[in-house]
Amino acid sequence: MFQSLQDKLNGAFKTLKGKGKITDINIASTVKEIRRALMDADVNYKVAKEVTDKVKQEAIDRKVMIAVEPGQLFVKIVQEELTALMGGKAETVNLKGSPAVVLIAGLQGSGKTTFSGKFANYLKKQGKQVMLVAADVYRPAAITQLQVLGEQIGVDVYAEPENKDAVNIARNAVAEAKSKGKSIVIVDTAGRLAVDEVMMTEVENIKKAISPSEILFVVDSMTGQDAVNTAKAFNDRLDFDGVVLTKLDGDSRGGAALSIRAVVDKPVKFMSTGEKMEDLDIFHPDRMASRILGMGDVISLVERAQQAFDEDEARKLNKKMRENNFDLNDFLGQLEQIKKMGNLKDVMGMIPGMGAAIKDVDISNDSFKPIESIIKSMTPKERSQPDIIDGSRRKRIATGAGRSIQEVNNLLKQFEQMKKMMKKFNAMTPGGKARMFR
Ligand SMILES: Nc1nc2c(ncn2[C@@H]2O[C@H](COP(=O)(O)OP(=O)(O)OP(=O)(O)O)[C@@H](O)[C@H]2O)c(=O)[nH]1
Repeated sequence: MFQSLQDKLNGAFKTLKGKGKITDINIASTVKEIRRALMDADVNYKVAKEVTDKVKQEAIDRKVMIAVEPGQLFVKIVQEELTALMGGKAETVNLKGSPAVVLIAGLQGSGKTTFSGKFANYLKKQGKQVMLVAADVYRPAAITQLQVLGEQIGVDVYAEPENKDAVNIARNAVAEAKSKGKSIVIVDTAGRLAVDEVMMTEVENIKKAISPSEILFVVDSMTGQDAVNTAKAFNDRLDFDGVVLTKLDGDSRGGAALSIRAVVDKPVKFMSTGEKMEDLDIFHPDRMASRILGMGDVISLVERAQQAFDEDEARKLNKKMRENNFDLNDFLGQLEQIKKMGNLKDVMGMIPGMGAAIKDVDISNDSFKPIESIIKSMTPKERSQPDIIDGSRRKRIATGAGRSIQEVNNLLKQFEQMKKMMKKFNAMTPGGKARMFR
């Protein structure tokens, strides 16, 4: 996620890292490089200038120039400012009301229907009685799409395919939900290619008719500044409560995630990183800042693990990662589980340092096959102590797996890099487990 921004920021930090003494010239040139990296990531110029001015001032106030570890302190300041820029903390949705009504709006193709299904699935898993409402009266396929999703996750879908009055459908749906004792109603509305009067008026009228407790605006993060401008236009009319950023698994440059809060002054509440129902996360500004700075996001990784497999397995994973005992046996055992955790590249990107390692690798759930065959071709001892794998063992492993020795070397190198980053991350977080695995 945001690999090019990550690379440019790391490049900017290089001038400070490893230097015993730095000058205000070094700081100024690093801040300039960071501003350029943010603008290349399609961050709004004003926002990029504001955040880098704050970083510069903080660096002076906190005397980075005479710090023992100026590079680390500077990166910490950047992480804090990026976290603040994105809202500081995760924000919940307001689900008051019986039923609570959540209105989903956004442009065509932004991912509204998919998000509506994911959100319903997320709430159902919390034991809530959910109803989905197909209020897109222009695209019959949208009604069918929502019905298919409802079927897939076991959630009722309210639709009136013959009715062309979206406001009337929404009103009837809420009445139906009340009579069925549903606790939450999610209304999926029609999208348009661009902000247009008809769509805005329709969504405004639906809002007036059903008084939603939460209005979420869904925006495709890959559209960068356009996403920000569209969000602003919608917010001026709808005064929505939060933003859902979709398609973060694509090659989004990160501009929308970083700018939208500052420009629209509404929180990003969810982020979507794939097409599958489990590819949905609550948006945590601090974790997103860590991801952007290449530190991974182990907390979300463990939360995904806890969703994908049972508590006991997740506890074992926690312990092994915290005590740096995570070996290739564990890795092989987790590969299947990791696939269940959602979009693979996104999950791997949560592992500290792995983002850089896999940036040019085309990762899909099938990419595990070579890795699995190589690890399966090792002996249990080799998996638990990869250091014993010398040249002849590598040759045997490669032959047994039908892969090249280079692939065996790459896997061992990446696994070592991952363990180093885990160790560094453990050491960096005060209190270790408390910070990493809350
Ligand atoms: N890669 C990826 N694809 C996504 C994500 N969210 C949605 N999609 C895909 O984007 C396309 C559009 O998603 P929809 O949910 O139909 O979008 P919509 O806003 O409801 O579109 P309309 O109903 O036409 O207004 C579909 O192919 C989805 O599978 C995501 O986070 N990542």
